Amino acid sequence: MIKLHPAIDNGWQPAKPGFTGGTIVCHCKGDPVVVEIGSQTAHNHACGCTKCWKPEGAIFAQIAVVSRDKVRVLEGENKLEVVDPSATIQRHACKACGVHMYGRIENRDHPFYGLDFVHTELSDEQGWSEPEFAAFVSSVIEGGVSPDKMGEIRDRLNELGLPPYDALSPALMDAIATHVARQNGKLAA
Ligand SMILES: N[C@@H](CCC(=O)N[C@@H](CSCO)C(=O)NCC(=O)O)C(=O)O
Ligand SMILES: [Zn+2]
Ligand SMILES: [Zn+2]
Repeated sequence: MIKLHPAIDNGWQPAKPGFTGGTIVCHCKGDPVVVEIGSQTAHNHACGCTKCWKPEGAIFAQIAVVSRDKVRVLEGENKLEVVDPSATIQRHACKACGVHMYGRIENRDHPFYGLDFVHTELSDEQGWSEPEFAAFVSSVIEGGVSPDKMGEIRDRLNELGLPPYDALSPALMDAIATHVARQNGKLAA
């Protein structure tokens, strides 16, 4: 069976009703970066893009969003740096271990402004929102996966209940397009 991501391959814990968040910790053995996520996350998904952080050997990342005002660095802020300042999502990574702790959108006009991207697999708490779909699936090829594996990958994602899309899910793509249409006057604001 093809392995996609360690927190996905063997199924996952259910989201807990009333879950209020927890902390995520980077991979450093000493003085790790610790970030508080002060609420439940949303839109958790597997992401095949080349920019999202993946654990060693994984083909996909697992990533969710949370309101940026719920994200607070508790320890190790001095170890964080932005991986690619030109990217839409500013991924704040630990300089020592390379783990991305949160991805922030600073462009106020962006449809997802106000949301941070986080990897809840970095938390010991159980009850985070469950993965719902797989995004940017074709992009795994850009990351080095052979194109002839794509059938097997999409079949496995479907089997796991994560519909594969080559961009974001239709609901999120519609939300982005609605935002753009309001900005360009095609839809009433
Ligand atoms: N083929 C490219 C796609 C990269 C991409 O557009 N990634 C998305 C999803 S990241 C989380 O879902 C995105 O919104 N990127 C914005 C950014 O990364 O700043 C590739 O694989 O590199
Ligand atoms: Zn680290
Ligand atoms: Zn991604």
